[in-house]
Amino acid sequence: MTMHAAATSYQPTQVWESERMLYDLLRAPEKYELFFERYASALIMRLGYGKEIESGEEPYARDILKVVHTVERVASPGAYLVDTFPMLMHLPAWLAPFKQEAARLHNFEINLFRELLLEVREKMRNGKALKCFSRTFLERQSEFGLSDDEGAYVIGTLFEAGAGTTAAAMMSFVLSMCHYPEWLKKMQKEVDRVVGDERLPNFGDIPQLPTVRAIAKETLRWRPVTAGGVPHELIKDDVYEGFFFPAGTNIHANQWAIHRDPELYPDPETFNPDRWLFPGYPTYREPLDRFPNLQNFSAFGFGRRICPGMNIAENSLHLLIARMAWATEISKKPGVEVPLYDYTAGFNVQPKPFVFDLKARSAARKKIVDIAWLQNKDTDPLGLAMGSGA
Ligand code: HEM
Repeated sequence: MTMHAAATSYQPTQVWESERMLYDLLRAPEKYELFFERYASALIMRLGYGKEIESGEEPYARDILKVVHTVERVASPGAYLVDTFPMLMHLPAWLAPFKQEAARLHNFEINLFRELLLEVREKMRNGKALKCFSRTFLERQSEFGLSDDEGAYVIGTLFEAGAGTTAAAMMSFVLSMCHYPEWLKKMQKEVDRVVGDERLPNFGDIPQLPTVRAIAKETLRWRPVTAGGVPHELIKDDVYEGFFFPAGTNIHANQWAIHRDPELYPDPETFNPDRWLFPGYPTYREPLDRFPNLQNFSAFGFGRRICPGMNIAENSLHLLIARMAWATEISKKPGVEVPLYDYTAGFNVQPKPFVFDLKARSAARKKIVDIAWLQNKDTDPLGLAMGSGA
């Protein structure tokens, strides 16, 4: 449901949500966090439940983001003493506040996921359920062999993994444009040459926009969202560079360090999309209409647990970045410093709120953004975009 071919079928929904995002962003740029988070969670709400998030302020949308941010906090390695001293797991719940907290959070989360799944089941009874992951799950539940709660979790987890991450990457993108304005200029030149000034960029343009793709990739290298990596537990003994690791060891693939390996990424602290665009850099690959891309990139983890939302995320980042380059001017506000590195701590990280300028590149482009949204908002592709294979 999240692999390449299926991900392509979600593109109309991404286009639609990106139009809403741009329209609102140009009106209230100071709410950029809300609009990035709304884009990412609304997309998953549509794919997962065939349901809409309109303002991002709806109670269920707030609950979803609450769950997302809770996971980012509690799953952070070392957030609880029990991470360091696993023997604390043997304490009874009344002596272990972390167990009580986990039970409370689990209840909140599973109730939300159950409710969302139940709503789809109800709509199916009335013949009103749109095509979505939940409907597919309920139609084929016996084939999948999963209980209601297991299914609810599989689908609900998409939020936890996909909403905060995509939004965080977009926040780091804006931060990088504030600090490296020459890259915004280069990207705008490329987008203008390929797209012209009379329409917004579309998915069909992406192969001709290597600088857009290089900036998306460099953003995830420079500021990996899952900076400490998701720990994987060894299922058998292993030896690495002479060190013995017994089965059961937790291994953290530290993305922050991997992305700063100077042999692979010369001058690693510098945001330099050229490392993906010019021969001579160890990470350069041809042809440029295919590379750089985000496939199998370390920012999405490793092995069989690699991010299954990678294709959806790749499409989102390419489209949003291309469209922002076409429509907006991003810069530091005169006299206001934008911290180069002031990030939240946790499992997933994002820049803490910062003040910057964002405005339309021209009145004509703003008008095109307005028309795109105002004309399309009533032809919502919800349900139509997902086809029968969702
Ligand atoms: C920029 C955006 C994203 C980034 C940086 C990202 C990164 C990651 C990383 C590092 C992992 C852990 C992989 C490992 O264990 O080695 C992961 C797992 C996961 N991601 Fe993403 N992700 C993004 C977007 C998404 C989206 C949009 C979705 C869903 C539509 C998604 C769904 C998932 C799921 C379900 C897992 C858990 C997979 C498992 O444990 O088997 N992610 N992601």
